Amino acid sequence: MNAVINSAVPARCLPLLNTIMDALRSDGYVVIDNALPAALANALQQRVAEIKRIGDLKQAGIGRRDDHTIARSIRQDSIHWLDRSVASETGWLTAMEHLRGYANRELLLGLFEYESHFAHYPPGAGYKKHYDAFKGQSNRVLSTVYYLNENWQPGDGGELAIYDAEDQLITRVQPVLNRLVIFLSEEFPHEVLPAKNHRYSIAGWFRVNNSRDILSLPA
Ligand SMILES: O=C(O)CCC(=O)C(=O)O
Ligand SMILES: [Fe+2]
Repeated sequence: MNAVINSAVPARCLPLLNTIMDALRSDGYVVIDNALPAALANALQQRVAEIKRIGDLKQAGIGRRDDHTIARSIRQDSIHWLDRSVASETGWLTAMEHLRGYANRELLLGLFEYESHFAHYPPGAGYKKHYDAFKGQSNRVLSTVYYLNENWQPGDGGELAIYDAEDQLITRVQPVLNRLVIFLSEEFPHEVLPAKNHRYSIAGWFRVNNSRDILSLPA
């Protein structure tokens, strides 16, 4: 058992977590500004800059049936998966662990694990409209996107456009530093509009455990 993973949610986080739960219950999505302590936001921003500098970002794919050319026509970002090897990434994953525990307690989502990657969209890059999960076909339940761009200007493009199930635009979100977007993965088509500046983020997904292996274990 890992003491960090099982640590209790700090009391100072409860008002924000309750706001998130209320919004997910009523709207299925939420946009939160100043989501993390400024020191952690800055550390994550420096971390992605370092990863970029050392060339540790790789072209992103589009899942299991990955075709390189098709993937590049859909999304043009480069990614780096987070782990607990450095303090900033541990800080992020611990915050998401608190969110997971709280969402399970309050919304009974049965979220089992979380995966996330840094993403870099160079000028001109975007991500065409997609769902993060299709009903019954994926174990991704709740999506998160967290932005790492200081001084992002309205003219810089790169908004996250979120649509409803009838394809009506709900909102356009500027990817500004320390802003967190959370939405139900199966409910909202969304796209990243072409960025005109270098755009950095952390995209992540909470999964349920729908492995059938458990059913075949001997009693
Ligand atoms: O960066 C964003 O705003 C969204 C990214 C996204 O939709 C994804 O990685 O699936
Ligand atoms: Fe997405």
